[in-house]
Amino acid sequence: MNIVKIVIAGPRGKMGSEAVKLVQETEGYELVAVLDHKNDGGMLSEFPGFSGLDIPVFADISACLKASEPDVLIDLTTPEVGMHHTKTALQYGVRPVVGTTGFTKENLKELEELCHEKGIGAIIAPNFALGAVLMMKFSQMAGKYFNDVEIIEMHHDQKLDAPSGTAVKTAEMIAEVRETKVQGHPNEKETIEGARGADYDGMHIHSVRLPGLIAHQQVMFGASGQTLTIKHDSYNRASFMSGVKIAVDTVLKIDTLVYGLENIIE
Ligand SMILES: NC(=O)C1=CN([C@@H]2O[C@H](COP(=O)(O)OP(=O)(O)OC[C@H]3O[C@@H](n4cnc5c(N)ncnc54)[C@H](OP(=O)(O)O)[C@@H]3O)[C@@H](O)[C@H]2O)C=CC1
Ligand SMILES: O=C(O)C1=N[C@H](C(=O)O)C[C@H](O)C1
Repeated sequence: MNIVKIVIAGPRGKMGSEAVKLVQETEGYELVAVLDHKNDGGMLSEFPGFSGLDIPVFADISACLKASEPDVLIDLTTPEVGMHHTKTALQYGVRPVVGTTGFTKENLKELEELCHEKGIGAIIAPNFALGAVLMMKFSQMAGKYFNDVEIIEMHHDQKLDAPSGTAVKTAEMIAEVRETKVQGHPNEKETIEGARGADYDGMHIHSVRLPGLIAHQQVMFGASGQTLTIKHDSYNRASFMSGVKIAVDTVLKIDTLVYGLENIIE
């Protein structure tokens, strides 16, 4: 069996630490290094929760990739850093699997071109939970028949980006099939700024942030005399890991940028 050598960026984070577990527990995967902006040198085992993991820690991505020569970089950090990591990985011939959200359309275009130039694949998945991917696909199906849509995404209060990557992706997928419509009353006025949420092609996106939440989204469709609500909840970060595994296995076989897990699951 060919061993897949993996580097994880953001290993102490909520998602990164779950990904460390996934890689450690998966036959055929080897965690060869981790990338941690606050620590350089030493071993992952020196941090709480990672006892026994003698995996080298690097602060600098180039030094990390040169020393560990991975096949795949899993990035679970922040948007600016994630973009830098993804570009650097591609430049070193390492295939990125990116869960970090907040990438712009321009970022995606640039990465698509870099994948083409280097002839290797990358996967950027705003949501790795298979239920969430289905929620997005079902919402796209519904968007063909209902053009009044409100997306309500709800997350823990430590989340940096709003709207969530999942909400943006959902709106993009619905927009591919939905007849454009400016929703609500043509003369509606916000008496408190932001009351109607963010506007994507006339659809509204509302971001809720509360302690106690993990990752949740409702997509509500309305038409005369009826509503349809499509809802997904992640109750822990383990819910994302089967999708991370699918992405790692798939990125080894592709030579383009894939944005969204819905493009690679059957
Ligand atoms: N695609 C998906 O299915 C999912 C995606 N996400 C996304 O993943 C990302 C991480 O989320 P989450 O784990 O909850 O966030 P956390 O804040 O828990 O983790 C982020 C980690 O990145 C580290 N980090 C920050 N800057 C750097 C850097 N320059 N170099 C290396 N590491 C860095 C942080 O370290 P420190 O705290 O020390 O600064 C922290 O350990 C977010 O963008 C989130 O939206 C989250 C869940 C699911
Ligand atoms: O930050 C999170 O937690 C999550 N981020 C992703 C997003 O922005 O959609 C995926 C999931 O919703 C959890």
